[in-house]
Amino acid sequence: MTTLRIADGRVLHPDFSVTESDVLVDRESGEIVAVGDVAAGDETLDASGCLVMPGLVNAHCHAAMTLLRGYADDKPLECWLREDVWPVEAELTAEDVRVGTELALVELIRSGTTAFADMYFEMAEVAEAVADAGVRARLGHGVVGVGKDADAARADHEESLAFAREYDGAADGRIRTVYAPHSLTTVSEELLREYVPDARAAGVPVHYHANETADEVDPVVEEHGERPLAYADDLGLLGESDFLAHGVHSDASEIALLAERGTAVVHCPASNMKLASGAAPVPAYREAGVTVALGTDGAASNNDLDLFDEMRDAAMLGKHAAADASAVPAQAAVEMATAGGADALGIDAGRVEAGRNADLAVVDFEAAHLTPTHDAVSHLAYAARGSDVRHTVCDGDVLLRDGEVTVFDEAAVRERAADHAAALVARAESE
Ligand SMILES: N[C@@H](CCSC[C@H]1O[C@@H](n2cnc3c(=O)[nH]cnc32)[C@H](O)[C@@H]1O)C(=O)O
Ligand SMILES: [Zn+2]
Repeated sequence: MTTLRIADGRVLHPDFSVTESDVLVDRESGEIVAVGDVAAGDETLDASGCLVMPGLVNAHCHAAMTLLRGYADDKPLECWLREDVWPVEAELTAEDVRVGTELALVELIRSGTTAFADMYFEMAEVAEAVADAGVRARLGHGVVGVGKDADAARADHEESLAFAREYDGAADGRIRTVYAPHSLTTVSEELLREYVPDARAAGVPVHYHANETADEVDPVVEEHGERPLAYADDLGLLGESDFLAHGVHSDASEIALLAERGTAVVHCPASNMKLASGAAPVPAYREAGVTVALGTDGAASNNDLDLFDEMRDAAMLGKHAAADASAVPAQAAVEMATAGGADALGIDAGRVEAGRNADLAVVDFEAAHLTPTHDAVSHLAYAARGSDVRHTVCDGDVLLRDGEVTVFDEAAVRERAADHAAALVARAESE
């Protein structure tokens, strides 16, 4: 066993207590071996003045949308997708997706994120980038039926399933997959009825957008005569390992249904505020026992991939929407970004304890905006930023060391991404 000792820091434990502890990691198995006083390790990562916490989990993302960051803002979802995003995405090449995903990975690693769920195009490229980056991911090829003829729509579903089957377990198991129909309104009932059973047979969960805006609830009710998540249940889309993004406009019956089925919800507060989609009923989900995770959504509706922002936004939006300062407390925000995300994605992490995967973020608390430290959990939710992360460890490997990304040439990634983004937009605008 070759070990890594994360030394002399304070550790955030699964019960949210904080003590001075070392963390010993087995680099071969990628697991945490011990949390406490550890005499020595083969290698040491200095965590003095830092808090060692579970690596953050970004449970809903479109990573390569970093290329569209700041390209089109200040519109509601439907117009934004149809007028701006989809025309540019129609021009995306495999190489664009690779480069945009690498940029996203640099950003994720820099801000302490060790796992993410991605739904996009050209997912083989995303998988290659994830393999290089050393993080974990739940990847799925997003299926959109609108604007496609029957054959093209069918081919999109087939591609989603083919990717899911081929890549599940890739990169030494760091990559897991999903079948990813985009949403209940952008994919036809007929094809969902046909392909959901194939996903079940393949043993992959389903990841989709649901109840994001009020505008997508009414058409489902009109067409199918039931609430969107009752319709999803009829289609077999509320499995125990499935997770849906947003869940903003869910009513009490849908919340109860999710709790009963064990389907997780990924709350994306920044995206929901930016597109003015509404505020998800996070306290009601949590009270009902629904697993709630956090996601940034794509960088074009956020506009960054920093989960520290998401924790703060989740807490702030939750309080504001409920007119109750206790509605989403700091600990709930941190829990959603760590254990909640790991549970939603089916990853054995999200808690710093022996036997779990060694997916960790080491946050430097020696900063003016983190002084004094009355309560470390409060700081994580309200005052810390992704740029306070000093080291990021995933599967026992150090992906960020003393603020330097070890797995990519960051300057080269940024330059390639800027070039590809400019060329992509130029192609789309000359159409
Ligand atoms: N293969 C599909 C691609 C779907 S990927 C997932 C899609 O989700 C879109 N997207 C990004 N953010 C959101 C959101 O907040 N709600 C709904 N869709 C989004 C994104 O632009 C992308 O088109 C196709 O042929 O169109
Ligand atoms: Zn999305």
